[in-house]
Amino acid sequence: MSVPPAVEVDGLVKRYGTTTAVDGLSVRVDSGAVTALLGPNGAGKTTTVETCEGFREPDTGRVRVLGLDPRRDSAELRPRVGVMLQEGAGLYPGAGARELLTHLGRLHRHPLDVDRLVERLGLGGTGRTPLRRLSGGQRQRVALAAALVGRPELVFLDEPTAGLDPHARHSTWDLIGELRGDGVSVVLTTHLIDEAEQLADHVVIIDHGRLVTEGSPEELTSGPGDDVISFGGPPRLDLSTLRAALPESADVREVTPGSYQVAGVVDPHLLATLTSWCATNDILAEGLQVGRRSLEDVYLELTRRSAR
Ligand SMILES: Nc1ncnc2c1ncn2[C@@H]1O[C@H](COP(=O)(O)OP(=O)(O)OP(=O)(O)O)[C@@H](O)[C@H]1O
Repeated sequence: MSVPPAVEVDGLVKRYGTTTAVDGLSVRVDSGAVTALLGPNGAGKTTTVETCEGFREPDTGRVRVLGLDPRRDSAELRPRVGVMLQEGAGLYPGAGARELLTHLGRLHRHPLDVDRLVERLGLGGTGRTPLRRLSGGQRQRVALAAALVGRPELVFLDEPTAGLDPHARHSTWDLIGELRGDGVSVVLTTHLIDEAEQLADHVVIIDHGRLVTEGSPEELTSGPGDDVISFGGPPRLDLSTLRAALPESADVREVTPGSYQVAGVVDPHLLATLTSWCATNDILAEGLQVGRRSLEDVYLELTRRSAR
């Protein structure tokens, strides 16, 4: 018997006045997997997630969470679904982390151990400090703990590592990995594409409220034309003659000053064209490497295209 999806979004449309935030989106989130929802600012991620959380009503279309209607069946879903809102929104500002988590834990039948959770998220020293006095990153961690304390079957994490320092970000990644190991379904939105590439089993890219593409990070980065040659050289090279020499399907750009990428179908001829252009222009291509494009490269290209 196939496992029912954790979340099913079917033809979702959500408008705010004249703005269509979500425009006929259909997405399926597998049970027990980490699914990352990616897209530029204003793409409709938060609106989609908030509709799944039951905070918003679809204009048209249908949303099912653990097989239930997030608004009609909210009482049944509340103990089974963890929600982390951006920047700790919705938490009581006067409570300390320990007090808040203990209170939330009591609302659930099998809560996590609050002391362990607080230590685990590096909040031990600040457990009694009112949330409004915590730093943004600390509040963010309390919000994550609040979403997890009830041992949910499904968690929605809205930009869980935004504003976190590198240590806190890594411990959050470990925690998300553990959730997946425990069979919890995770839906996360993030602007850190490498975070999605590392953590997600399934990536959904949306723009203008519509699906751009979806698949595993491997699927999204292993299509034909997903190879890349990277090399270093002097900054601000004039790439027009290289562009003219390469096949039309190849894309060449300076990613950061002095760091270049040629993307497309990389074959020995393309490599030879590049090295010959370098020789003609007296450029020593440093660290020249043929590899696969990153999810970030794919994301940038697809969302650039959808912006056009
Ligand atoms: N409450 C609201 N009232 C009016 N317009 C809204 C409201 N919430 C969102 N929007 C608009 O809907 C569109 C989608 O916004 P949404 O917050 O869902 O995008 P997002 O992908 O989560 O963006 P970000 O990455 O910046 O968080 C945007 O154009 C936004 O301005």
